[in-house]
Amino acid sequence: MTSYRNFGVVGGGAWGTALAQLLAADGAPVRLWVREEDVVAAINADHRNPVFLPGAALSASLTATSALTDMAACDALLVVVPVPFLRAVLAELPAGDAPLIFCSKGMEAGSFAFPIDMARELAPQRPHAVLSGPTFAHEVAAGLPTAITLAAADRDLAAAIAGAIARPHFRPYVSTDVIGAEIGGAIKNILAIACGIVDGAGLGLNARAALISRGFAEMTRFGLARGAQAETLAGLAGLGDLVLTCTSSNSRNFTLGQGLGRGEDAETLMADRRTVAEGAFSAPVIAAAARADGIDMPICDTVARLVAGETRVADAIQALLSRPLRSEGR
Ligand SMILES: NC(=O)C1=CN([C@@H]2O[C@H](COP(=O)(O)OP(=O)(O)OC[C@H]3O[C@@H](n4cnc5c(N)ncnc54)[C@H](O)[C@@H]3O)[C@@H](O)[C@H]2O)C=CC1
Ligand SMILES: O=C(CO)COP(=O)(O)O
Repeated sequence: MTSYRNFGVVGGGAWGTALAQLLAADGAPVRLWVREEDVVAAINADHRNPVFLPGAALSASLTATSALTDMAACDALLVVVPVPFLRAVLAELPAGDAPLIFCSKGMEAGSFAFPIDMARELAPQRPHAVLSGPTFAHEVAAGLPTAITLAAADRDLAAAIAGAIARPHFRPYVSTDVIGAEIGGAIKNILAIACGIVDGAGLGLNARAALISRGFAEMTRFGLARGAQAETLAGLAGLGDLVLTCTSSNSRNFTLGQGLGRGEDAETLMADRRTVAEGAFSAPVIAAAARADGIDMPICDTVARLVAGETRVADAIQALLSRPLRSEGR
Protein backbone atom coordinates (compact mmCIF):
# COMPACT_ATOMS: atom_id res chain seq x y z
CA MET A 1 0.00 0.00 0.00
CA THR A 2 1.32 3.49 -0.88
CA SER A 3 2.42 5.48 2.12
CA TYR A 4 2.19 9.24 2.02
CA ARG A 5 4.88 11.17 3.88
CA ASN A 6 5.33 14.46 2.08
CA PHE A 7 2.05 16.32 2.55
CA GLY A 8 1.12 19.69 1.12
CA VAL A 9 -1.90 21.75 2.15
CA VAL A 10 -3.56 24.11 -0.34
CA GLY A 11 -5.36 26.91 1.51
CA GLY A 12 -4.09 28.74 4.60
CA GLY A 13 -7.36 29.61 6.33
CA ALA A 14 -8.17 28.25 9.79
CA TRP A 15 -8.80 24.68 8.65
CA GLY A 16 -5.87 24.40 6.22
CA THR A 17 -3.52 25.77 8.88
CA ALA A 18 -4.87 23.40 11.55
CA LEU A 19 -4.50 20.37 9.24
CA ALA A 20 -0.97 21.42 8.28
CA GLN A 21 -0.12 21.74 11.97
CA LEU A 22 -1.66 18.33 12.71
CA LEU A 23 0.70 16.78 10.16
CA ALA A 24 3.74 18.88 11.14
CA ALA A 25 3.39 18.58 14.91
CA ASP A 26 5.87 15.67 15.04
CA GLY A 27 8.45 17.60 13.03
CA ALA A 28 7.46 16.25 9.60
CA PRO A 29 7.97 18.81 6.82
CA VAL A 30 4.63 20.20 5.56
CA ARG A 31 4.21 22.81 2.82
CA LEU A 32 1.21 25.16 3.14
CA TRP A 33 0.05 27.26 0.17
CA VAL A 34 -1.35 30.54 1.42
CA ARG A 35 -2.90 33.21 -0.76
CA GLU A 36 -2.14 36.18 1.49
CA GLU A 37 1.50 37.38 1.52
CA ASP A 38 1.19 38.78 5.07
CA VAL A 39 0.09 35.36 6.32
CA VAL A 40 2.95 33.61 4.45
CA ALA A 41 5.42 35.97 6.13
CA ALA A 42 3.89 35.51 9.61
CA ILE A 43 3.92 31.70 9.37
CA ASN A 44 7.54 31.56 8.18
CA ALA A 45 8.88 34.20 10.58
CA ASP A 46 6.76 33.76 13.73
CA HIS A 47 5.20 30.29 13.26
CA ARG A 48 1.73 31.78 13.66
CA ASN A 49 -1.27 32.51 11.44
CA PRO A 50 -2.57 35.68 13.12
CA VAL A 51 -5.32 36.26 10.53
CA PHE A 52 -7.07 32.90 10.32
CA LEU A 53 -5.93 30.84 13.32
CA PRO A 54 -4.75 33.26 16.01
CA GLY A 55 -3.58 31.62 19.19
CA ALA A 56 -2.16 28.44 17.65
CA ALA A 57 1.62 27.92 17.85
CA LEU A 58 2.83 26.26 14.63
CA SER A 59 5.78 23.88 14.18
CA ALA A 60 8.95 25.12 12.52
CA SER A 61 8.62 22.23 10.05
CA LEU A 62 5.42 23.83 8.67
CA THR A 63 6.49 26.28 5.98
CA ALA A 64 4.26 28.56 3.93
CA THR A 65 4.53 29.54 0.28
CA SER A 66 2.51 31.76 -2.01
CA ALA A 67 3.60 29.80 -5.11
CA LEU A 68 1.30 26.94 -6.11
CA THR A 69 4.16 25.51 -8.17
CA ASP A 70 5.90 24.66 -4.87
CA MET A 71 3.20 22.04 -4.25
CA ALA A 72 4.42 19.92 -7.19
CA ALA A 73 6.93 18.10 -4.96
CA CYS A 74 4.29 16.87 -2.47
CA ASP A 75 3.04 13.28 -2.66
CA ALA A 76 -0.48 14.10 -1.34
CA LEU A 77 -2.35 17.40 -1.19
CA LEU A 78 -5.06 18.41 1.27
CA VAL A 79 -7.20 21.01 -0.53
CA VAL A 80 -8.84 23.46 1.87
CA VAL A 81 -9.95 26.37 -0.31
CA PRO A 82 -13.54 27.64 0.21
CA VAL A 83 -15.73 26.19 -2.54
CA PRO A 84 -16.53 29.51 -4.30
CA PHE A 85 -12.77 29.97 -4.98
CA LEU A 86 -11.84 26.33 -5.49
CA ARG A 87 -12.20 26.07 -9.27
CA ALA A 88 -9.77 28.93 -9.89
CA VAL A 89 -7.17 27.43 -7.55
CA LEU A 90 -7.53 23.91 -9.00
CA ALA A 91 -7.02 25.32 -12.49
CA GLU A 92 -3.67 26.77 -11.35
CA LEU A 93 -2.39 23.64 -9.58
CA PRO A 94 0.74 22.23 -11.21
CA ALA A 95 0.19 18.93 -13.05
CA GLY A 96 0.90 15.76 -11.11
CA ASP A 97 -0.52 12.47 -9.93
CA ALA A 98 -0.53 13.07 -6.16
CA PRO A 99 -3.99 12.50 -4.64
CA LEU A 100 -6.19 15.49 -3.84
CA ILE A 101 -7.96 15.23 -0.48
CA PHE A 102 -10.83 17.72 -0.35
CA CYS A 103 -11.56 19.26 3.04
CA SER A 104 -13.93 22.11 2.02
CA LYS A 105 -17.68 21.89 2.56
CA GLY A 106 -19.96 23.29 -0.11
CA MET A 107 -21.51 23.16 -3.58
CA GLU A 108 -20.50 25.51 -6.37
CA ALA A 109 -23.01 28.04 -7.74
CA GLY A 110 -24.02 27.60 -11.38
CA SER A 111 -22.41 24.20 -11.95
CA PHE A 112 -23.94 22.50 -8.85
CA ALA A 113 -20.50 20.85 -8.52
CA PHE A 114 -19.06 19.47 -5.31
CA PRO A 115 -15.24 19.62 -4.96
CA ILE A 116 -14.79 16.08 -6.30
CA ASP A 117 -16.84 16.97 -9.41
CA MET A 118 -14.52 19.92 -10.08
CA ALA A 119 -11.49 17.68 -9.61
CA ARG A 120 -12.83 15.09 -12.07
CA GLU A 121 -13.09 17.91 -14.60
CA LEU A 122 -9.86 19.83 -13.86
CA ALA A 123 -7.47 17.18 -12.52
CA PRO A 124 -8.81 13.85 -13.84
CA GLN A 125 -5.40 12.15 -13.64
CA ARG A 126 -5.25 12.55 -9.85
CA PRO A 127 -6.94 10.21 -7.32
CA HIS A 128 -9.52 12.02 -5.16
CA ALA A 129 -10.71 11.75 -1.56
CA VAL A 130 -12.86 13.73 0.89
CA LEU A 131 -12.06 14.51 4.53
CA SER A 132 -15.08 15.77 6.48
CA GLY A 133 -16.51 15.66 9.98
CA PRO A 134 -17.02 17.54 13.25
CA THR A 135 -13.69 19.35 13.44
CA PHE A 136 -13.30 22.88 14.74
CA ALA A 137 -9.89 24.02 13.48
CA HIS A 138 -8.65 25.51 16.75
CA GLU A 139 -9.37 22.23 18.60
CA VAL A 140 -7.47 20.12 16.05
CA ALA A 141 -4.54 22.55 16.17
CA ALA A 142 -4.55 22.25 19.96
CA GLY A 143 -4.37 18.46 19.76
CA LEU A 144 -7.83 17.80 21.23
CA PRO A 145 -9.46 14.41 20.41
CA THR A 146 -11.22 14.41 17.03
CA ALA A 147 -12.81 11.82 14.73
CA ILE A 148 -13.49 12.40 11.02
CA THR A 149 -14.62 10.59 7.86
CA LEU A 150 -12.05 9.91 5.11
CA ALA A 151 -13.88 8.84 1.96
CA ALA A 152 -12.54 7.72 -1.41
CA ALA A 153 -14.16 5.57 -4.08
CA ASP A 154 -11.06 3.35 -3.88
CA ARG A 155 -11.05 1.81 -0.39
CA ASP A 156 -7.29 1.11 -0.52
CA LEU A 157 -6.61 4.76 -1.26
CA ALA A 158 -8.90 5.82 1.60
CA ALA A 159 -7.16 3.42 3.98
CA ALA A 160 -3.68 4.59 2.88
CA ILE A 161 -4.54 8.26 3.39
CA ALA A 162 -6.30 7.56 6.69
CA GLY A 163 -3.22 5.71 7.93
CA ALA A 164 -0.95 8.58 6.93
CA ILE A 165 -2.96 11.36 8.59
CA ALA A 166 -4.08 9.47 11.73
CA ARG A 167 -2.55 10.68 14.98
CA PRO A 168 -3.15 9.52 18.58
CA HIS A 169 -5.79 12.28 19.01
CA PHE A 170 -7.00 12.39 15.37
CA ARG A 171 -8.93 9.37 14.17
CA PRO A 172 -10.13 9.05 10.56
CA TYR A 173 -12.88 6.52 9.79
CA VAL A 174 -12.64 5.07 6.27
CA SER A 175 -15.56 5.16 3.84
CA THR A 176 -16.13 4.74 0.11
CA ASP A 177 -19.16 7.07 0.17
CA VAL A 178 -17.62 10.22 -1.28
CA ILE A 179 -20.91 11.89 -2.20
CA GLY A 180 -22.37 11.22 1.26
CA ALA A 181 -19.37 12.90 2.93
CA GLU A 182 -19.62 15.91 0.61
CA ILE A 183 -23.38 16.34 1.04
CA GLY A 184 -23.23 16.03 4.83
CA GLY A 185 -20.62 18.80 5.14
CA ALA A 186 -22.32 21.16 2.69
CA ILE A 187 -25.81 20.88 4.18
CA LYS A 188 -24.82 21.02 7.86
CA ASN A 189 -23.36 24.50 7.24
CA ILE A 190 -26.75 25.74 6.04
CA LEU A 191 -28.52 24.17 9.01
CA ALA A 192 -25.97 25.76 11.39
CA ILE A 193 -27.07 29.15 10.05
CA ALA A 194 -30.69 28.15 10.73
CA CYS A 195 -29.86 27.14 14.32
CA GLY A 196 -27.93 30.38 14.85
CA ILE A 197 -31.00 32.30 13.69
CA VAL A 198 -33.15 30.46 16.23
CA ASP A 199 -30.61 31.29 18.94
CA GLY A 200 -30.26 34.95 17.92
CA ALA A 201 -34.02 35.37 17.79
CA GLY A 202 -34.41 33.78 21.24
CA LEU A 203 -36.71 31.01 20.02
CA GLY A 204 -35.50 28.42 22.52
CA LEU A 205 -33.87 25.02 22.65
CA ASN A 206 -36.96 23.04 21.57
CA ALA A 207 -36.88 24.95 18.29
CA ARG A 208 -33.16 24.25 17.87
CA ALA A 209 -33.66 20.50 18.42
CA ALA A 210 -36.56 20.53 15.96
CA LEU A 211 -34.36 22.24 13.36
CA ILE A 212 -31.50 19.78 13.85
CA SER A 213 -33.89 16.87 13.49
CA ARG A 214 -35.96 18.18 10.58
CA GLY A 215 -32.78 19.55 8.99
CA PHE A 216 -31.25 16.09 9.17
CA ALA A 217 -34.37 14.79 7.39
CA GLU A 218 -33.64 17.31 4.58
CA MET A 219 -29.98 16.23 4.42
CA THR A 220 -31.07 12.59 4.23
CA ARG A 221 -33.66 13.21 1.48
CA PHE A 222 -31.14 15.16 -0.62
CA GLY A 223 -28.35 12.65 0.05
CA LEU A 224 -30.32 9.48 -0.69
CA ALA A 225 -31.63 11.01 -3.93
CA ARG A 226 -27.99 11.49 -5.04
CA GLY A 227 -26.80 8.03 -4.05
CA ALA A 228 -25.35 8.79 -0.60
CA GLN A 229 -25.46 6.05 2.03
CA ALA A 230 -27.71 6.61 5.06
CA GLU A 231 -24.93 5.50 7.41
CA THR A 232 -22.59 8.23 6.12
CA LEU A 233 -25.26 10.88 6.63
CA ALA A 234 -25.89 9.56 10.17
CA GLY A 235 -22.12 9.46 10.79
CA LEU A 236 -19.33 11.94 11.46
CA ALA A 237 -19.59 13.87 8.17
CA GLY A 238 -23.36 14.31 8.50
CA LEU A 239 -25.13 14.16 11.83
CA GLY A 240 -21.86 14.46 13.82
CA ASP A 241 -20.89 17.73 12.16
CA LEU A 242 -24.51 18.94 12.24
CA VAL A 243 -24.63 18.57 16.01
CA LEU A 244 -21.25 20.30 16.46
CA THR A 245 -21.97 23.37 14.38
CA CYS A 246 -25.64 23.74 15.33
CA THR A 247 -24.79 24.01 19.02
CA SER A 248 -21.70 26.21 19.19
CA SER A 249 -20.91 29.86 18.66
CA ASN A 250 -17.41 28.68 17.63
CA SER A 251 -19.10 27.99 14.27
CA ARG A 252 -18.91 30.90 11.79
CA ASN A 253 -22.14 29.67 10.18
CA PHE A 254 -23.91 29.59 13.56
CA THR A 255 -22.71 33.11 14.47
CA LEU A 256 -23.79 34.45 11.07
CA GLY A 257 -27.22 33.01 11.87
CA GLN A 258 -27.20 34.58 15.33
CA GLY A 259 -26.72 37.99 13.71
CA LEU A 260 -29.55 37.35 11.27
CA GLY A 261 -31.74 36.22 14.16
CA ARG A 262 -31.04 39.48 15.99
CA GLY A 263 -32.30 41.35 12.94
CA GLU A 264 -28.96 42.37 11.37
CA ASP A 265 -28.76 42.09 7.59
CA ALA A 266 -26.63 39.45 5.86
CA GLU A 267 -24.71 41.89 3.66
CA THR A 268 -23.51 43.90 6.67
CA LEU A 269 -22.68 40.73 8.61
CA MET A 270 -20.56 39.35 5.76
CA ALA A 271 -18.90 42.61 4.69
CA ASP A 272 -15.25 43.02 5.61
CA ARG A 273 -14.88 39.55 7.11
CA ARG A 274 -11.84 37.58 5.93
CA THR A 275 -13.23 34.27 7.20
CA VAL A 276 -15.95 32.32 5.40
CA ALA A 277 -19.38 31.05 6.43
CA GLU A 278 -19.69 28.52 3.58
CA GLY A 279 -23.38 27.94 4.32
CA ALA A 280 -24.19 31.45 3.07
CA PHE A 281 -22.75 30.53 -0.35
CA SER A 282 -24.17 27.00 -0.42
CA ALA A 283 -27.71 27.76 0.77
CA PRO A 284 -29.02 29.20 -2.53
CA VAL A 285 -27.13 26.55 -4.52
CA ILE A 286 -28.41 23.54 -2.55
CA ALA A 287 -31.92 25.06 -2.44
CA ALA A 288 -31.89 25.47 -6.23
CA ALA A 289 -30.48 21.96 -6.78
CA ALA A 290 -33.19 20.52 -4.53
CA ARG A 291 -35.92 22.46 -6.35
CA ALA A 292 -34.60 21.22 -9.70
CA ASP A 293 -34.71 17.62 -8.42
CA GLY A 294 -38.14 18.02 -6.77
CA ILE A 295 -36.74 17.48 -3.25
CA ASP A 296 -38.55 19.26 -0.41
CA MET A 297 -36.02 21.25 1.67
CA PRO A 298 -37.97 24.03 3.40
CA ILE A 299 -35.31 24.86 6.02
CA CYS A 300 -32.46 25.19 3.50
CA ASP A 301 -34.73 27.18 1.21
CA THR A 302 -35.66 29.53 4.07
CA VAL A 303 -32.00 30.08 4.98
CA ALA A 304 -31.27 30.90 1.32
CA ARG A 305 -34.03 33.52 1.28
CA LEU A 306 -32.94 35.03 4.61
CA VAL A 307 -29.31 35.30 3.48
CA ALA A 308 -30.50 36.96 0.25
CA GLY A 309 -32.61 39.41 2.29
CA GLU A 310 -35.79 38.20 0.56
CA THR A 311 -37.70 37.57 3.77
CA ARG A 312 -37.62 38.61 7.43
CA VAL A 313 -36.93 36.22 10.30
CA ALA A 314 -40.40 36.56 11.87
CA ASP A 315 -42.13 35.91 8.52
CA ALA A 316 -39.84 32.97 7.75
CA ILE A 317 -40.51 31.31 11.11
CA GLN A 318 -44.25 31.85 10.67
CA ALA A 319 -44.12 30.33 7.18
CA LEU A 320 -42.22 27.24 8.42
CA LEU A 321 -44.58 26.73 11.36
CA SER A 322 -47.73 27.04 9.26
CA ARG A 323 -46.79 24.35 6.73
CA PRO A 324 -49.40 21.58 6.50
CA LEU A 325 -48.96 18.80 9.08
CA ARG A 326 -47.32 15.69 7.65
CA SER A 327 -45.98 12.31 8.72
CA GLU A 328 -42.55 12.34 10.28
CA GLY A 329 -41.03 9.91 7.78
CA ARG A 330 -41.48 12.40 4.90
N1 LIG B 1 -12.61 26.43 10.15
C1 LIG B 1 -12.99 25.18 10.46
O1 LIG B 1 -13.04 24.82 11.64
C2 LIG B 1 -13.35 24.23 9.37
C3 LIG B 1 -13.54 24.65 8.06
N2 LIG B 1 -13.88 23.74 7.11
C4 LIG B 1 -14.08 24.13 5.70
O2 LIG B 1 -12.80 24.44 5.16
C5 LIG B 1 -12.93 25.40 4.10
C6 LIG B 1 -11.96 26.53 4.33
O3 LIG B 1 -12.36 27.19 5.51
P1 LIG B 1 -11.34 27.87 6.51
O4 LIG B 1 -10.01 27.25 6.43
O5 LIG B 1 -12.00 27.86 7.84
O6 LIG B 1 -11.24 29.34 5.92
P2 LIG B 1 -11.16 30.73 6.71
O7 LIG B 1 -12.53 31.28 6.85
O8 LIG B 1 -10.37 30.59 7.96
O9 LIG B 1 -10.32 31.63 5.71
C7 LIG B 1 -10.81 32.04 4.45
C8 LIG B 1 -10.00 31.35 3.39
O10 LIG B 1 -10.52 31.74 2.13
C9 LIG B 1 -9.43 32.05 1.29
N3 LIG B 1 -9.85 32.96 0.22
C10 LIG B 1 -10.51 34.13 0.35
N4 LIG B 1 -10.68 34.69 -0.87
C11 LIG B 1 -10.12 33.83 -1.75
C12 LIG B 1 -9.97 33.84 -3.16
N5 LIG B 1 -10.45 34.82 -3.91
N6 LIG B 1 -9.34 32.80 -3.75
C13 LIG B 1 -8.85 31.77 -3.00
N7 LIG B 1 -8.97 31.70 -1.66
C14 LIG B 1 -9.60 32.74 -1.06
C15 LIG B 1 -8.43 32.67 2.21
O11 LIG B 1 -7.16 32.70 1.63
C16 LIG B 1 -8.53 31.74 3.41
O12 LIG B 1 -7.75 30.60 3.19
C17 LIG B 1 -14.41 25.80 4.08
O13 LIG B 1 -15.07 25.07 3.08
C18 LIG B 1 -14.92 25.37 5.47
O14 LIG B 1 -16.29 25.06 5.43
C19 LIG B 1 -14.01 22.41 7.38
C20 LIG B 1 -13.81 21.95 8.67
C21 LIG B 1 -13.46 22.82 9.75
O1 LIG C 1 -17.08 22.77 9.62
C1 LIG C 1 -16.76 23.14 10.73
C2 LIG C 1 -16.56 22.21 11.86
O2 LIG C 1 -16.70 20.87 11.48
C3 LIG C 1 -16.57 24.58 11.00
O3 LIG C 1 -17.81 25.19 10.97
P1 LIG C 1 -17.94 26.74 10.62
O4 LIG C 1 -17.43 26.90 9.21
O5 LIG C 1 -19.39 27.04 10.75
O6 LIG C 1 -17.10 27.49 11.60
